[in-house]
Amino acid sequence: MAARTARIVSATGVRRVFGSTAVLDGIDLAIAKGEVVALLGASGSGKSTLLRILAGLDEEATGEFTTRGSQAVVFQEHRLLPWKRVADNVALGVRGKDAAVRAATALTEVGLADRARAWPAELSGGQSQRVAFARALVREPDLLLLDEPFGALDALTRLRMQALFGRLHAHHGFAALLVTHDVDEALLLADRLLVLDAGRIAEEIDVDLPRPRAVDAPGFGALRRKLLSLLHVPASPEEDGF
Ligand SMILES: Nc1ncnc2c1ncn2[C@@H]1O[C@H](COP(=O)(O)OP(=O)(O)OP(=O)(O)O)[C@@H](O)[C@H]1O
Repeated sequence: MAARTARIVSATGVRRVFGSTAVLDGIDLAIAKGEVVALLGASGSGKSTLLRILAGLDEEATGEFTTRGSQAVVFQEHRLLPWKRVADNVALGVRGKDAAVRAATALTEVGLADRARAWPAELSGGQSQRVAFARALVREPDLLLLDEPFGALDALTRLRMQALFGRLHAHHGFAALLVTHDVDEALLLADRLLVLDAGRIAEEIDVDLPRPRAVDAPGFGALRRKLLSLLHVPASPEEDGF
């Protein structure tokens, strides 16, 4: 029998209630080692709530969920400490004599070796988010939890960051849960897509497109249309009566 791929995330029957509303109501989820899973759904469908539960940031959730190995979280906002230089932000909380060397390596990987001595306030939004990725990478995570990590960036910077993410994943092989509103981003980066609706995982789609992916590659458009329709979004402005 073939060996089963190791699971980094296992969740069964996860439920989270706010007041009298069950925002998550019976979530079953497994993420394999090295797998990139994108989590989509309408605003308020509970994407961030699920990510926070897996990150161990929500003690009120019920159900069974375990994550294996080390993990790191990247949020939409960089969350760097303004009174620490870039390299010190990356090395923060990293133990051992080689913390500074590891931080320098991570900064090189995200293309910011020359900004190690800068203060966060001196960086652009895209650079700050690169530092946030370096700070995550330096922990050598088995699991990256990403809550709209490119959501606040301009379109061109977002494309560059998506490419960077692809390179980092190819090099490090972490598993990732990527919360995103961007259908193209999900299709470019993920192995599998989950659509949250009414407290449950309503749809699951395997993305069997070869890598490296491109929005104009064969098969991309069909998957894009399918996903937009699952999200109840018109594929073109004409369909919405514009
Ligand atoms: N701490 C909280 N207290 C009360 N309600 C909350 C809390 N956190 C989230 N909620 C509610 O839970 C629902 C899901 O929120 P969540 O942030 O997980 O959605 P989301 O899918 O990530 O949304 P978005 O795409 O807009 O970021 C929302 O209705 C929100 O108002």
